[in-house]
Amino acid sequence: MVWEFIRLHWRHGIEILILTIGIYQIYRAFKATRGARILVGLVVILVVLTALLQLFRLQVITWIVTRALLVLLVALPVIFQPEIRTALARVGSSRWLDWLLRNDRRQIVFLESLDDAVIMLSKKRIGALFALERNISLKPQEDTGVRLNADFSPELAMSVFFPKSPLHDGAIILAGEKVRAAGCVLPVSQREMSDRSIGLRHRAALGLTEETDAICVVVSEETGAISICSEGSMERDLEPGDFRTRMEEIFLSKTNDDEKSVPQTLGAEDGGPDSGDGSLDAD
Ligand SMILES: Nc1ncnc2c1ncn2[C@@H]1O[C@H](COP(=O)(O)OP(=O)(O)OP(=O)(O)O)[C@@H](O)[C@H]1O
Repeated sequence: MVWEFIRLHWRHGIEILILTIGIYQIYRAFKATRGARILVGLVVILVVLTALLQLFRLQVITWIVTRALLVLLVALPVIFQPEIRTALARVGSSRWLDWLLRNDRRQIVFLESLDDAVIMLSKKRIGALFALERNISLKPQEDTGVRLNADFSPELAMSVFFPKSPLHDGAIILAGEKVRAAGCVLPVSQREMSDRSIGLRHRAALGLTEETDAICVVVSEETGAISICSEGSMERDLEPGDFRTRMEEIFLSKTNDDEKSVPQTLGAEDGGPDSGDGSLDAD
């Protein structure tokens, strides 16, 4: 009996629930706005009028009221424009939506900061090495440097890598938006490379990404070139715009691998320096 009732009416139950939540949310959004009283007034008038018209069966007035209601429906968004804007703004800044978007937003802000820092370092030809932790912990590498646990900012990065600063040698390790440590020693790649111009900073970036899933960003002191290392391969000489795009692709998973634009890649499976596709070889 009970099961039969549930089987027949569960959809009605869900509809009632959705409508109740919807009406309550509209009430909450409009509450404390000037339009709320007008809306309540309108609803009361409509309910009383409909009840009276039904009771006395006044056909002509019913016809007029029905037509007037149609006009009112069109006029409502105009009358309540400020309230609708306030309500929509509230929905946009509501806590649950904020929670949903917060992570992405924080990461976007962080990537923008990192982008600013890398471009500034590159313009000033200040050598820099960033290791960005992902799933595999970089605690062993953190322990070789000085723990900072600070919020990342371009100014902090510039101060750390500024030549002759006590922490300028080595890498900054980043986890999320935090600078975990600076002056860290990363494992140097032991691979033989045909390009002898690849020095220790770039080898250290490659080495870490051979052993972990971290992403490393290198700014060359000699040329100001920006490179990204991941999974033991290196994308070299990235233009600032390309650097930003690649970091977004990696961290915000916006595009698939086929669409990657890689100016120059140094990796285990790549062709030699003269392979004609802009790739460099790790022999
Ligand atoms: N194992 C390591 N871990 C972290 N940083 C390292 C490591 N080895 C060297 N470095 C950093 O790299 C610097 C030396 O850079 P080197 O000139 O050899 O590299 P490079 O790849 O040619 O870079 P650049 O183009 O900036 O000269 C050191 O001063 C130090 O800051």
